[in-house]
Amino acid sequence: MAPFTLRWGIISTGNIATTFCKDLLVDPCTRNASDVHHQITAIGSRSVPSAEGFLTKLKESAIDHFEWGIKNGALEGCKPYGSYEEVYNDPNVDVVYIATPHTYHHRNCKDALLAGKNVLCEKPFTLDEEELEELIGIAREKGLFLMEAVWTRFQPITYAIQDIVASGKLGKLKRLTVDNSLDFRLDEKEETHRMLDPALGGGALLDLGPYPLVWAMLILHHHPLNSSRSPPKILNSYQTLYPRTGVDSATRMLLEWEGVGQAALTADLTCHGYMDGVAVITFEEGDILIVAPPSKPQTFHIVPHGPDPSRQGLIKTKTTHRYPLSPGHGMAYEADEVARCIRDGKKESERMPLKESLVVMRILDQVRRNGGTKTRDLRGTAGQ
Ligand SMILES: NC(=O)C1=CN([C@@H]2O[C@H](COP(=O)(O)OP(=O)(O)OC[C@H]3O[C@@H](n4cnc5c(N)ncnc54)[C@H](OP(=O)(O)O)[C@@H]3O)[C@@H](O)[C@H]2O)C=CC1
Ligand SMILES: O=C1OC[C@@H](O)[C@H](O)[C@H]1O
Repeated sequence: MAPFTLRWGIISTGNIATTFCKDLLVDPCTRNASDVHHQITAIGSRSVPSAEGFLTKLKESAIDHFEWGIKNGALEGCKPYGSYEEVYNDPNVDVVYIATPHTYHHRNCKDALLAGKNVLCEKPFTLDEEELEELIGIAREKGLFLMEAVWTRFQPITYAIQDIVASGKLGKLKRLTVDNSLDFRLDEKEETHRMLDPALGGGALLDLGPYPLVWAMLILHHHPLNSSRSPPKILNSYQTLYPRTGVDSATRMLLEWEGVGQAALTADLTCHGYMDGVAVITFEEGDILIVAPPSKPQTFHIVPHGPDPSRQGLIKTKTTHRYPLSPGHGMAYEADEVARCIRDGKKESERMPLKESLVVMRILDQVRRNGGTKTRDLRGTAGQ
């Protein structure tokens, strides 16, 4: 059977939009996805030159693994628009990918849905639960597909680690720690940078925080002992203020899934974390150490408890397990999921269901409101 081709409209011409589009140009067979193809039919920017420049750059990226898409028509007929609305109204667009700063996600998603388009939206989905509920309501009413672009969930390593957790072969799960720390050199950045500007949802929590939460959701929320998928309690949280703009330079949270375990999560823009163990899943018999970065790891280790044999569990020697990503940046797996869902008439993904985006959004809301930063009461476009 011929592969199903999904036609994408891209909203914004920034960093991650570029990376995502390049990944759409990679041959799906390189990741064993011969059933779906991707085509970019429209690019929307706030200015025509930016949209045109973006398209030109994509065409020029026809090297290595990106060449396949260009040779196979992935950019054929692609229209560069100087507004987002033209993308929403283009009949040759099946799904819109939103990659604007956080505070615009709600407005952009809402406009796309109201124009009758399916939507994949970057993290964090919106600025609060109410905004997300509204989008879910519109998508359901209009029978459209809607998903948060949590690309990590679709990478091969996540399934492998979840299988080990579910197998019980490492014994009882004791706790999880995840540290998404990235020295962003805040002092060298302009105050208008999206990571620093409170009006754009700046700060560590909203930008880096979704990744520790991905792992907490996959390991603890999805743990066999949480078969009812009950949300966690926030036991504690603390946000460190970056004085120059008042956003959080770091956020720490302690969450508990009752009867399953606790997760200590960090998002920090001021330093790098320990690369060989950005996430540590502690079990009775040994630990799983996930190697950085937490957004797209490709390796994990299973390690014994310390050198003292009397303290060790069943795991006596360290083993290393690799799950290499296919060529590209690793974002095509989520794009394939969107293509398959839309092809099959699904309105949401079972791997990234809307109810789990809501669980995460409520955590982000509460942590932000418990903290004292300038984004404490910030709303997205719903609040403007
Ligand atoms: N999944 C992932 O790995 C990643 C996800 N992200 C997420 O993607 C989103 C965008 O991040 P990133 O690509 O790094 O951001 P950039 O600043 O690089 O790009 C944002 C784009 O949004 C558009 N835009 C619309 N309004 C504004 C505004 N007021 N100020 C600035 N830009 C505006 C611009 O495009 P134009 O001028 O063409 O309209 C701009 O290029 C964020 O929400 C972030 O969380 C970011 C990085 C990685
Ligand atoms: O989603 C992301 O992942 C990688 C980080 O570098 C980036 O700031 C963030 O938005």
